This record gives sequence, structure tokens and C-alpha cells, in this order.
Amino acid sequence: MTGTLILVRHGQSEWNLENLFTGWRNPNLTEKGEGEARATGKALKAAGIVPDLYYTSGLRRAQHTLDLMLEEMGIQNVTITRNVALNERDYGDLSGLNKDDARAKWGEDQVLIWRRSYDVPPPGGESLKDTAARTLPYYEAEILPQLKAGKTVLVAAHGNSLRALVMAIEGLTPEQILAREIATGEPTVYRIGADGALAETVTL
Ligand SMILES: O=C(O)[C@H](O)COP(=O)(O)O
Repeated sequence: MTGTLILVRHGQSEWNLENLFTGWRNPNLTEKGEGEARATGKALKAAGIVPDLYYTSGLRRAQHTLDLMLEEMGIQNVTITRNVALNERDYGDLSGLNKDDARAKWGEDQVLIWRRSYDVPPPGGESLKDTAARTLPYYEAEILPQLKAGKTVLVAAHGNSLRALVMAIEGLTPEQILAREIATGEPTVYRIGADGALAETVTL
């Protein structure tokens, strides 16, 4: 059986708008972010996608994104699994700092390394590799078996926890994933075969 996996990054948050490192902090969506979530919900409905299972992180910007998508899809009374394994990477000591102020303080190159290297964590935080070390095992244990059984799974999460999944699913190198950005509210849709491998990347 071939399953369908829909990965959606949360809509714009209040701290995305203010250009603050967010990580495990817990801001709300902005009105724009709510609109992004609703637009993606409409697009999934228009594509005829009716998920069987729903997952999100322990953070409200992703949880609210999922709720708004379901509202637009006309889906109610479903079980939503929330797990911190899907949380954004922890930005540690940078959390709450303005990204431009950080660049001014530590330099463009150092901030880029903290944001987009594979295995160099920000001070007190997680690298992408660290994030993958919690996100990928969760995906393999909880989500992949459902996909291999032919289910459709909708996941609302975060830029870096999703990049960790995209890297594994698409078989990207650390260099390739570093160049990959996922916009707020952006869906990525995969068909996953019974063998657990990527069968097709779907364009909505
Ligand atoms: O946690 C954050 O600051 C953002 O959601 C992701 O930030 P990044 O794109 O700088 O990793």
C-alpha cells in the first residue's frame, strides 16, 4: 500500500514577524499566519486530501495551524497526537534575540552557522542533527508504519523539525538540506511506498 504524508510548517508566528529566534518558545500565530494556515487547509481540501491521522508538536503555533487547516477542510472531532519530538529545534541562548542583533553581535557567518549548519548547535541549543535525533525516531516509530499501511498522515510542525524529516525522506546530504528552506504555511506532500521509501513528491 502507498501512503500519503503531508508536512506543513506552521503559519507566520508573532516572533517570525519580529525576526526573533523562537525555538521552543511559544508565541501565537499572527493574522497573516492564520491566513497561511487557512489557505493551506483550502488547498488540501481542493486536492481531495482526507487524512486518516493527525500529528503536531507541543507548541501552539503548530497546533493552531493544524486546527485552522482542519476547520477549512471541514474536519471535526478527530484525534490529534501532539508530541515534543516534532518541536522546532531548540535555539537555546539565542531564543528571544533579534536575528539582526545577533548578526551585529556575533557576525553574519557565525549566525549562519548556528542557523544553517548541520551539526553546530547554537549556545545551549540544538543543531539540525540534534533535532533529527529526536524527530526522525519518532517519525519512524509512530508515523512511518501508518504510511506503509497506506494511511494519509497530516503533520503540522516547524521549519527545522520538518527539514530533518525532508532530509531523511528525500535522502539529502547535509549540504543539500542546508540549502532547503520551508516557508511558513508551506505544505510538502509525499507518497510513501509499502517499503517506507519515497515513491513520489506530489505538487498540490
Ligand atoms: O525558531 C525559529 O526562530 C524559526 O522558526 C526558525 O528559525 P530559522 O529559520 O532561523 O532556523
